[in-house]
Amino acid sequence: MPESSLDGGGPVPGLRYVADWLAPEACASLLAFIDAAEWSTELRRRVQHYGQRYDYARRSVAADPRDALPLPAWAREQAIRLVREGIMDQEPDQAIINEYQPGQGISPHIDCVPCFGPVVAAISLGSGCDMDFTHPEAGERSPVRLAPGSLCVMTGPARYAWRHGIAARKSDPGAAGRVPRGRRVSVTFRTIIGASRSR
Ligand SMILES: O=C(O)CCC(=O)C(=O)O
Ligand SMILES: [Fe+2]
Repeated sequence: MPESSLDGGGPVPGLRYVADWLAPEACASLLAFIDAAEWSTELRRRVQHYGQRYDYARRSVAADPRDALPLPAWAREQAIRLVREGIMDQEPDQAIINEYQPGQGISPHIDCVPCFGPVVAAISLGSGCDMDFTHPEAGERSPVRLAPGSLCVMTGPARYAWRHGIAARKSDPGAAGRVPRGRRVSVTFRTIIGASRSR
């Protein structure tokens, strides 16, 4: 597995970045599977939920298992690989796919603590973007460039103390000027915590 510059001593403890988790051909193939499925337009950005649906209004996992779509085969394959490569201890049983057109983002947040387990892993497809990590108490801010094909893993403080978000803008700062964003699709894997299952 390709190792990352952010392992260990990076600015955000518990954040692990794996460049080239997927080769460009694999990214294209996943995007084709994703686009062949139905998108939900319940939010400003389009989303797909597999495994128990996350209810954004109630900030909880939807209790009715009839709402749950099974993880598609391509996602299960990634879920199994996350365990095989030691990223997650338990096979993730929930995936949320987010689509960001240039100018779209996601507000800074911490993923629901009582709903989801200690590791959240996100694959980036299509365009890259900067994800901003902010520490609510220390006021620190650390932008992390998420390249297409990369895997971003949040554990420990990166999962529970720092917020993560994506600014709603059309370009990100780069070494040689602004880097325009294209359409980005992320696939985030989580495990549902048992207690929230039965609610
Ligand atoms: O788009 C991403 O990489 C992250 C999405 C996210 O933070 C979430 O779905 O909770
Ligand atoms: Fe998140």
